[in-house]
Amino acid sequence: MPIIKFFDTTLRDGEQSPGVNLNKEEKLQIAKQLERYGMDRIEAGFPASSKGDFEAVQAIAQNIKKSTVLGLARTVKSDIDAVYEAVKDAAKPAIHVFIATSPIHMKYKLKKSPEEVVETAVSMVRYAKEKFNHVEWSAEDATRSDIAFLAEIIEKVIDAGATVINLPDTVGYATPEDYGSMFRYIKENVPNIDKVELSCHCHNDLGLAAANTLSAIQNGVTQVEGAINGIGERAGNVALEEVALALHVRSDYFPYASSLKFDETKRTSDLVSKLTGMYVQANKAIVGRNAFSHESGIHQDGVLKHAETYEIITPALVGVTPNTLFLGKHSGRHAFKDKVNTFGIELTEAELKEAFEQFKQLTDHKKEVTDDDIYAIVMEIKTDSSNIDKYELIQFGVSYDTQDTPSATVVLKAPNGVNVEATEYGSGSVEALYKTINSLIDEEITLTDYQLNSVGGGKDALAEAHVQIKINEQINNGRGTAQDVLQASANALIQAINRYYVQKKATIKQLVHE
Ligand SMILES: CC(=O)SCCNC(=O)CCNC(=O)[C@H](O)C(C)(C)COP(=O)(O)OP(=O)(O)OC[C@H]1O[C@@H](n2cnc3c(N)ncnc32)[C@H](O)[C@@H]1OP(=O)(O)O
Ligand SMILES: CC(C)C(=O)C(=O)O
Ligand SMILES: [Mg+2]
Repeated sequence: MPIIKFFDTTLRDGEQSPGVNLNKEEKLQIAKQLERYGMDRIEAGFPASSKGDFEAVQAIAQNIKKSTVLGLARTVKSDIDAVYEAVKDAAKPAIHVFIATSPIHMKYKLKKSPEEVVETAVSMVRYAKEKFNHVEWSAEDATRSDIAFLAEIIEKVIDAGATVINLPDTVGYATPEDYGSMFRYIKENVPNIDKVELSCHCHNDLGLAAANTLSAIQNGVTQVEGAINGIGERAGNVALEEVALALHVRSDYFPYASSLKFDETKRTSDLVSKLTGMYVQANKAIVGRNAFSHESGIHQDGVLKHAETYEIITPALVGVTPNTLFLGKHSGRHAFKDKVNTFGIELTEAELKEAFEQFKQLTDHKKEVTDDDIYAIVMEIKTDSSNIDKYELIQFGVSYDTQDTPSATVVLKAPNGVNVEATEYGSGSVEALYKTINSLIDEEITLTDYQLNSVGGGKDALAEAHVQIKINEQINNGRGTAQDVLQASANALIQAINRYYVQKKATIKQLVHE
């Protein structure tokens, strides 16, 4: 069976989702999970965009062994050099170079004539080829480009050394029929097309990303680009898990194989959702909370009699399995470590100790600690970048009375080791708490997003808060998990504040260096 290669851009295009801002450790954890999922290619970031992204791509390149690791570059020498420096230690390093080919992008954005765009693309692919065997070239906004011009530039970049040609539907404008026919035309009209792999990259502005991707596959594409949970710029990229399952479930129609391990689907989706703060809608295909639930009597009756009456995908196929082993108050270190190992997350001894202590504290309040609870604890420890001096929450109290204005008193340990305390009022408990915490730090915080979710089931489920804050125009995310919603909210805000200070410190260091 022909193979379809899966190219994941969660860490690049996915991270371009408004408000998503992953730190190095978070990107690395996602990359490791993508590798476990069987992803052929991982686009780790855009190294020229920032020092932080450069370092994240570099860390991924140094740690990922099975998947190809790529970085994105404009057709600019310094971008290509940055990708090379970031991924050169990878087991399978590669570069992705792009330039727009549509009249509107060439004229208004690039301010280049079509001839100049051809010249730039060819010379920069040639330059990239001096450093990489694997050179992917993308014609940004391919679907609004003149098709004859597209054929001409593709032939030339192939001659210059490109090994993969990607034709993105950058603004999600295509329909399945015209996206498929674009690839058919290119296959029939570019004489050297057989020397390269053809790739598709669909955005979901009209909700057609999955249909367009499948149409591209039927018209000769052998690489699919997309992001987990469909995150990405504007309405997002195609959700790779949807394409993978469509190919698998409808193999009668799409006779293609892939290297993805379907039973890692749910775990990958959960990790991306938690770390990006982009929660998955309940009715989302494949990974939504309701994707395998049956509500109405007739459906439930059918499923009880024969699951296939209403289920075309078994939950187990995508890694949705009931919790079998519950850990609780009487569980020890070994069982805990065993459980953490099943997540595929490596913890240092110190991290394991901290995670175990938090787990034990939780068992005092919660009868059954679920896999989701433990996963939340472990991920919070693993991705807390701040092994720097930081703000620490020592104690807080909130007073809420329907007849009175809510107030909060908070004690924080400041980075200089001194405890500071304040009391403030707000229109609700969370506002009072957040105003008090803000009064204890030097900067003005604007809360731009606040979300609260429950992790795991039951009335004693953990609360998970996700916040996005703005300090001095810099956006930072924070996550907090706790038994209590206010504790989770406070933890999330303090994590975001600490991340701001980590970045501020890094910028100051960089400036001193320069
Ligand atoms: C379709 C996509 O998803 S493309 C990827 C989008 N991702 C990102 O932009 C995230 C990372 N980007 C960044 O951090 C910044 O935009 C940087 C570092 C790349 C560039 O920053 P700046 O130098 O400040 O430029 P700015 O972003 O304002 O403008 C982009 C410039 O790149 C040019 N440009 C855009 N695409 C390309 C390209 N493929 N090749 C060459 N130049 C390009 C634009 O014409 C513009 O040039 P100009 O300054 O001469 O007008
Ligand atoms: C950089 C390119 C491939 C892109 O993301 C797009 O065109 O959507
Ligand atoms: Mg894109």
